[in-house]
Amino acid sequence: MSVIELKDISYRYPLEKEDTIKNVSCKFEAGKVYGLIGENGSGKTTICNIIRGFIPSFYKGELRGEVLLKDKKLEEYDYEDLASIIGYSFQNPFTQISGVKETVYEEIAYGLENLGVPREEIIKRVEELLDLFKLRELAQKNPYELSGGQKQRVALAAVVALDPEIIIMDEPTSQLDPKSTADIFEIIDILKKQKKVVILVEHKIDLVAQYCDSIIFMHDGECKLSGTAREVLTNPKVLEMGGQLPQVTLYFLERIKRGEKFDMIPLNVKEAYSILKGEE
Ligand SMILES: Nc1ncnc2c1ncn2[C@@H]1O[C@H](COP(=O)(O)OP(=O)(O)OP(=O)(O)O)[C@@H](O)[C@H]1O
Repeated sequence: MSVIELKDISYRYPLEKEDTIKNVSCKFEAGKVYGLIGENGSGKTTICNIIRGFIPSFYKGELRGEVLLKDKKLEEYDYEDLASIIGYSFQNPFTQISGVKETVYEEIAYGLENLGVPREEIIKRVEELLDLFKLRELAQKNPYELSGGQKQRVALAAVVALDPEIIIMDEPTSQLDPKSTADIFEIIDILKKQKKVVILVEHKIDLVAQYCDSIIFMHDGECKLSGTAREVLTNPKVLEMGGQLPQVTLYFLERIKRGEKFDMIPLNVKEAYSILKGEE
């Protein structure tokens, strides 16, 4: 059963003459990681804002179609309930830091305090998250004195702290080095095992191929392709529409174009290696 479903969604920003989102339908199930991909301006963040209810609460404009959250229309939820069900880590972590807390520890605890969670429970949860997000050494630092990448990890930890069923991450690794990026993807894997719905906007396509179960490929406001990672990320149409495919997949598609045949098109180095080993 889908936790959240978009049914024929179209959206036009205020004062715009054309729809930015055009007839998008898709479903999201628990325990799966969804990669929302597509070139700059294709509508990924706008879709996230619709799922989270920021559109039409903050951004007005014209929204058509239906968003169902657990079979109930999104607009029937009150705003606080929605905030506890859907966590959103923004593209820019600077906008996510509360600005009212003086340490990383307090920042992660902030949302839990607002929800009235008992003190012992808050301490337990924050302690776990400091380890999970490798933030222990920064616990007593001011969030504003952190690097962009450190802020990004704190912002995401604060979202995960609230234990939402759906977690939207808009480019959570944009400011992270390769090691911290790998750490975030490990956390995404843990969230998946906890049966969350993870919706990930990400340009690092090799990692998307490795970690996402399903892909939604956006182009010019439309969902042009959707399906399993293998179905979408081995489809050359993605390239024709300005999208990206994993490096190893491109290499094999090139060989197929030259007339070679393979039982499977690989999505990652491990799969490519096993195919190439068979050729020896
Ligand atoms: N507040 C707004 N008012 C009018 N148009 C907007 C607004 N916000 C975004 N847009 C436009 O909507 C389109 C989709 O933007 P969106 O941010 O959803 O794309 P995206 O796929 O997330 O891009 P990126 O990969 O660069 O983050 C773009 O053409 C953008 O200029």
